[in-house]
Amino acid sequence: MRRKLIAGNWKMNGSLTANEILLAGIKADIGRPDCAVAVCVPAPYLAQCQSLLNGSPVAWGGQDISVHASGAYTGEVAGAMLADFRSTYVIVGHSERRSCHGESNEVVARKAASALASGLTPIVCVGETLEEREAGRTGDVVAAQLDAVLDGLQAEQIAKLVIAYEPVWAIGTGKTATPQMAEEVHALLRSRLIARNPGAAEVVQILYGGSMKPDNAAELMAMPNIDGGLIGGASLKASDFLAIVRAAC
Ligand SMILES: O=C[C@H](O)COP(=O)(O)O
Repeated sequence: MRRKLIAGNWKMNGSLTANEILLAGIKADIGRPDCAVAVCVPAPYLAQCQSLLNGSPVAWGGQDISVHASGAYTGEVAGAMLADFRSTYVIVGHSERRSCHGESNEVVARKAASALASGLTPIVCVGETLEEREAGRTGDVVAAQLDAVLDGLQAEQIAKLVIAYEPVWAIGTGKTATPQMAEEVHALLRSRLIARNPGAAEVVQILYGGSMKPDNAAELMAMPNIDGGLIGGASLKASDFLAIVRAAC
């Protein structure tokens, strides 16, 4: 039985004051959850998260990572820097990075490898656009996105991944994939993992992301291959985030 993971993706939101209030609200009521919980935050707030979350059940991490280890790469954040702040996770290949920053499957694969080399757990995002879904290409698109990452790894490294299926048309739109639609893609992703390393495929958490909210989280996470959520908007409100954590545990 895989342990569920609820990871908040704050995206480019927050301030020192707002984060302090949000994290205090989460810590006050989280108790001892029977699932893993994390927040992925803008890099400038990693130190604040380390200070406020250390010793709590909530892990933290970044939203992007450089393919480079160090050097003249203005604006980039290296894996070792995320690790310096005791980050556990880093999101790679979010659709907003793919579309706004032109990240290809190859770049995403290099970022996942970079994360693993720094001792971080990459949360690898895959997902189709509405146009791709309507053209019947969902399976091909997500398989190619996942396979590019798997191609760059040793079989034993696969167990260290987290995958997030995020249909682009469901992100921030209030439109959610039905549990059946999501499960169909999660099962396909699991089958790709099984083909590479059956043992690892059993333990890799495959999260759903895309307008997951307190009122739809339980039914999504009841599906056999949905192992948690990558939560955008609802992770910015302590009560909503905690309700989703409770739905998972
Ligand atoms: O990384 C999180 C996803 O993009 C989902 O965002 P959302 O929950 O605001 O739809």
